[in-house]
Amino acid sequence: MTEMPKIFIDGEYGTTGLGIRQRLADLPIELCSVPIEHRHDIDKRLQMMAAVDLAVLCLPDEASREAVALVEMMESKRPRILDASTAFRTDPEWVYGFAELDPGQERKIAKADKVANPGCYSSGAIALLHPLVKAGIIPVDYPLTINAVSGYSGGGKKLIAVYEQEKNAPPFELYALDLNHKHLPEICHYCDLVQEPVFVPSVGNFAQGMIVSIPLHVNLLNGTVKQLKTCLKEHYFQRKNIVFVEDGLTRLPANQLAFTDRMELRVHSNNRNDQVILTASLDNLGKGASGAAIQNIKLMFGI
Ligand SMILES: NC(=O)C1=CN([C@@H]2O[C@H](COP(=O)(O)OP(=O)(O)OC[C@H]3O[C@@H](n4cnc5c(N)ncnc54)[C@H](OP(=O)(O)O)[C@@H]3O)[C@@H](O)[C@H]2O)C=CC1
Ligand SMILES: CC(=O)N[C@@H](CCC(=O)OP(=O)(O)O)C(=O)O
Repeated sequence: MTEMPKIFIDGEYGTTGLGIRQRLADLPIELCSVPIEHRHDIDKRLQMMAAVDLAVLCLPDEASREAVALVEMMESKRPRILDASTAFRTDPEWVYGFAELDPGQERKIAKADKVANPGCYSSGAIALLHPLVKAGIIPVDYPLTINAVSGYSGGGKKLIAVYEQEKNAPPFELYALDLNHKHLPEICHYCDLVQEPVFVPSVGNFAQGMIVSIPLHVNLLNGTVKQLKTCLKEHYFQRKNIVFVEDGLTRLPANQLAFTDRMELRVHSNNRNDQVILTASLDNLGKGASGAAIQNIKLMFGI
C-alpha cells in the first residue's frame, strides 16, 4: 500500500485553516498538527514542515513571508507549499492556484512546488474578466469598476469578533476607501489590465458569502451581450467549481452560495442590450479560500 501524503496546515486554528482541515477529513491524506498552544512557535512549526509533503500556510502575509524564507533555508527535504495569503500571488516563482484560469493551469498546479491560492474577491473578478479580456471583448484599458460585498468572515478571526461580539457592528460598510486594496495587483496581473479598476469592496453583517459585480457599457466593448455570454459559457464548459448560469435572475442574495465551494457567473442585461452587469457569486471561505485550497491539494497529489 502506498503511503498517504502528509500535510501540515500552518495557521490551522484560524478561519481559513479550520475550513481546510474540515474538508481534508474526507481525503486520503495524513493531517499533521501542532498543538494550539504552540501555534506561534516557529521551531515546532518548522519541525513539522520538515516532516510533511505539503505545508499549507493560512497566515497573515508577513508571517507567510517569514515561514517561506525559513523553509527555503532548510537543508533537509523541503515540503511543497500552498500559501493562502496575498504575499506570493503575482510572484513569477509561484504558480497561481486558480485551476480554471486557462487550459493547462491544472497541470501547472499539479507539478508545482509553490502554489499561491487566489484571493476571494480576486477569484470572482478574475473568473469574469480574464476570459473576456483574453478574447478581446473587454479592452485592456476599459475603465472598469468592480463592486463587491463579502460576509464578515472574510476579515478572519478579528473581524468575526467585531461582528459577533460588538453591539454596534454596522449592518453594511464600505472599506478600503483609500483605493488601494491588496487584491488589485493580482486582478490586473491575471487579467492583463493596463488601467487599474476602481475597486469598491464592502462587508455586510452576515458570516459567509460574496458577490463581485462589474457594470459595463456595451458600446465601449468589442462585442455584444451575446458574445459576452458565449465567451463565459465556453470558457467554463464542463467545469465543476465554476458555472455560467443563464437564469434571468434580477435579484441576487449575497449568501446564495454560502457553505458551498462553487462559483456562479451571470451576465445581466437590460432590454436595450446596451448595459450589462457581470456577477460572480461565491463563498469567500469556499471557492474564495478553503474550497480553492482543497481543489489545489487534490491536483498536487493527484487525488
Ligand atoms: N477569511 C477569508 O475569507 C480569506 C482569507 N484568506 C487569507 O488566508 C490567510 C489567513 O486568513 P484567516 O484565516 O482569515 O485569518 P485568521 O486570523 O482567522 O487566522 C490566522 C491564523 O494564523 C495565526 N497566526 C497569525 N500570525 C501568526 C504567526 N506569526 N505565526 C503563526 N501563526 C500565526 C493566527 O493565530 P491566533 O489564533 O493567535 O490569532 C490564526 O490562528 C490570510 O493571509 C488571508 O488573507 C484568503 C482568502 C479568504
Ligand atoms: C471582508 C474582508 O476584510 N476581506 C478581506 C479579503 C479577504 C482576505 O484577507 O483574504 P484574501 O486576500 O486572501 O482573499 C480584505 O478585504 O482584506
